[in-house]
Amino acid sequence: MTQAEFVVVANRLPVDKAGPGEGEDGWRRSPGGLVTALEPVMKETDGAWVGWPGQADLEVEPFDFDGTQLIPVALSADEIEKYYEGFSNDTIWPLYHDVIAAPRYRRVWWDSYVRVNRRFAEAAANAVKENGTVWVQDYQLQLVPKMLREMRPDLTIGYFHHIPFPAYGLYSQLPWRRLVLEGLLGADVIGFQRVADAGNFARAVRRLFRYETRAGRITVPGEDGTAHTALAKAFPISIAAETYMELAKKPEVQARAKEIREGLGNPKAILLGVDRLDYTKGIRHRLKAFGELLEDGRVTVDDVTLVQVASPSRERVEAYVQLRDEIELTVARINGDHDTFGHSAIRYLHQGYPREEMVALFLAADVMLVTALRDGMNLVAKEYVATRNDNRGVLVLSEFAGAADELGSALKVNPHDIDTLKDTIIQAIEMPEADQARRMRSMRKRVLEHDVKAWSDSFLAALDDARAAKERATR
Ligand SMILES: O=P(O)(O)OC[C@H]1O[C@H](O[C@H]2O[C@H](CO)[C@@H](O)[C@H](O)[C@H]2O)[C@H](O)[C@@H](O)[C@@H]1O
Ligand SMILES: O=c1ccn([C@@H]2O[C@H](COP(=O)(O)OP(=O)(O)O)[C@@H](O)[C@H]2O)c(=O)[nH]1
Repeated sequence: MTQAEFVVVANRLPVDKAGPGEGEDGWRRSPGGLVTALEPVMKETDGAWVGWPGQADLEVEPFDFDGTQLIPVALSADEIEKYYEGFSNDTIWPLYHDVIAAPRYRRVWWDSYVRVNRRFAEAAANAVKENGTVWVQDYQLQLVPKMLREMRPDLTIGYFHHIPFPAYGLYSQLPWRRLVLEGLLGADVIGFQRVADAGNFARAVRRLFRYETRAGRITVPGEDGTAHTALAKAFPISIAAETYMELAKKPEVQARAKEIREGLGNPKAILLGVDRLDYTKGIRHRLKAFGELLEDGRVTVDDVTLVQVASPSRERVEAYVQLRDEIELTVARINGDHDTFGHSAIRYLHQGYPREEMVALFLAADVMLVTALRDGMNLVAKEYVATRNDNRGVLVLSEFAGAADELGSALKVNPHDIDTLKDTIIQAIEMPEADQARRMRSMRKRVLEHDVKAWSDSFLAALDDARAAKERATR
């Protein structure tokens, strides 16, 4: 294995095991946002990607995929249960999303998290050249920056946190709160989605360690008497806006959008929700508001249909199993009460779709509903905006999604306030075209100017500055 200049470490590899007869050498590129986000960077650099291949006990040798060296880290069924489903998605995920679901603190999960983080750190340390750069992604790997710094002090280390970082009053519940902060502080640059997340992180560091922090720069003392500076700052992630714009221009995608509308009986307005089936996304609140609008007679199924894509996610974690039951019961009740032979109130799809189909759905929808109770960014909001080349359509956007900081012209909502959410849905359905266009133009400007390339460029520029400062200090 040749060592690379630039290494990404993420929980998942950017590929999935392909079904029979599919994909290049049995693998196909995963559809996720991070993969698209980093694709241009990986192509430009001599890069490697360390990650889990997505199935239990899959031992695979490093291989080349589309010019990037992929370095698989195997996880056993026991590690998937304790590190991934347990500590990552039943402790950190609910705690960092403001305890919407109750986090569970289990010492055996933590032990597994430490062991697996070490395995990822070792794989990265072996993969990267002297004085190279490692960019660690997300909450599953918060201990990796410090582990890497201890193994390889020559490296420049970045970490990007894709989910919220909670206020200290919540963060302080974590029994391993000092160890997790120490893990993150091993990085030279710690990126967050929102200014508020970076602020919460800096406050937690001050409360627990009393380190000096100034304008996001934190002086972190090392065990040998030296110190390094860690920069904690917001770098809001984005999408490949141009790609979405172009896909939306394709005649076959537009024809598909028309077909979707026809399939729904050509209602006057289509409302759309697209989420992983996750309790953070506020799907229940959205269904409640829509159900009440039907109950109140403010909308009818002849005129308005809600399409809800709820793609399967973390299906063995209890909170997700319960959520699915609740949502499916609610959908069935609303449809049972309001459907006619010709029209359905809610078209519910517990499925995942490829990108082109997503774009066709975005084009078919008059109103996009993003009602997350807490969300790091929410790329779907940005994707909807990018596809609306005709400046039509309305985005209803929760103030608790990171995207709300940038998309100021969306109709902002507090999804807990059901009455206002109902009024906002009506306002969206009835919005005059000129108002739609004014809002959409301003949101499109932001998304097109601040695309995913701008995101990775700004993060990597901060890492270059950190490297230059280190070189100056050691001269
Ligand atoms: O890998 P999974 O457990 O199947 O989960 C999928 C990903 O979900 C999370 O996405 C977050 O990142 C997005 C891009 O920055 C952001 O828009 C969104 O708000 C976040 O929730 C998670 O952070 C990823 O690590 C998962 O791979
Ligand atoms: O059936 C689906 C549902 C979602 N997505 C994509 O998955 C990503 C979801 O990212 P987001 O930031 O909205 O939420 P996350 O799931 O990462 O929390 C977006 O790029 C969606 O277009 C998809 O490709 N197919």
